[in-house]
Amino acid sequence: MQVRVFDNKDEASQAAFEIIKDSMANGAKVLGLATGSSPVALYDKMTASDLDFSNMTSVNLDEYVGLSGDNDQSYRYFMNQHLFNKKPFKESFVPNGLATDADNEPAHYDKVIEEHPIDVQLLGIGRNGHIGFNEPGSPLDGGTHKVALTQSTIDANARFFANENDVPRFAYSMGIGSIMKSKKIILLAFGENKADAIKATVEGPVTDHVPASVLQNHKDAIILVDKAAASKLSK
Ligand SMILES: N[C@@H]1[C@@H](O)[C@H](O)[C@@H](COP(=O)(O)O)O[C@@H]1O
Repeated sequence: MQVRVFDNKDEASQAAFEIIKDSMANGAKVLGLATGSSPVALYDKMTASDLDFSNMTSVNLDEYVGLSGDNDQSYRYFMNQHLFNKKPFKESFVPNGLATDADNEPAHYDKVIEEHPIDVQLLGIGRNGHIGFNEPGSPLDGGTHKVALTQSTIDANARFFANENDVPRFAYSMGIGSIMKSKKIILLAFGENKADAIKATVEGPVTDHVPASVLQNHKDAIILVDKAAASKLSK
């Protein structure tokens, strides 16, 4: 696991952009994408660039159960707004929050991932160390699953909804096992409220209590953080 500390979010996002650009120049065809505020500056750089994504496939990490892609709080809507409407990909997969056969959606999404092996997976991190929606206690080798969100995650995401009761209680998430199969992983974290999660991820034991700590076992995981998120690291 490589950790790089930057003065600010913009510089870290630029570094992430360069890694994606180089990977594409070296043949990467599938990007694993994330939602949340952390990747937004990177998506702005991607849309402002002259990079062509029309031969690229994207596979997103997660989606709220019960929200349609038209709902402005769904992750499909987020991705359309921040990236796909401006830079269309050849194909873009996001779990289907309205899957009619809800029991089958995880298996269906695992097939999508299997058929489109991820070259570069982008991650944010929750304050409790979750990646995608793999909350603490998720199996470190699992596939796509339906997740009951923790109160900490519901609270953190409530700011995006009119009131807390509107925050979905369940999500579909790519599993940690699938994330770990990506050739390269970039995790972005900014701000002091991520400092504890980053310390546990980088310096703590590999444990399902801190899902992101499993990245210590990945051959090519790069953690890009600003000074605030790095502030609790011992060196
Ligand atoms: N499912 C998403 C995660 O993929 C994301 O990493 C996390 C942090 O979001 P932010 O980047 O806004 O801090 O939020 C949500 O829980």
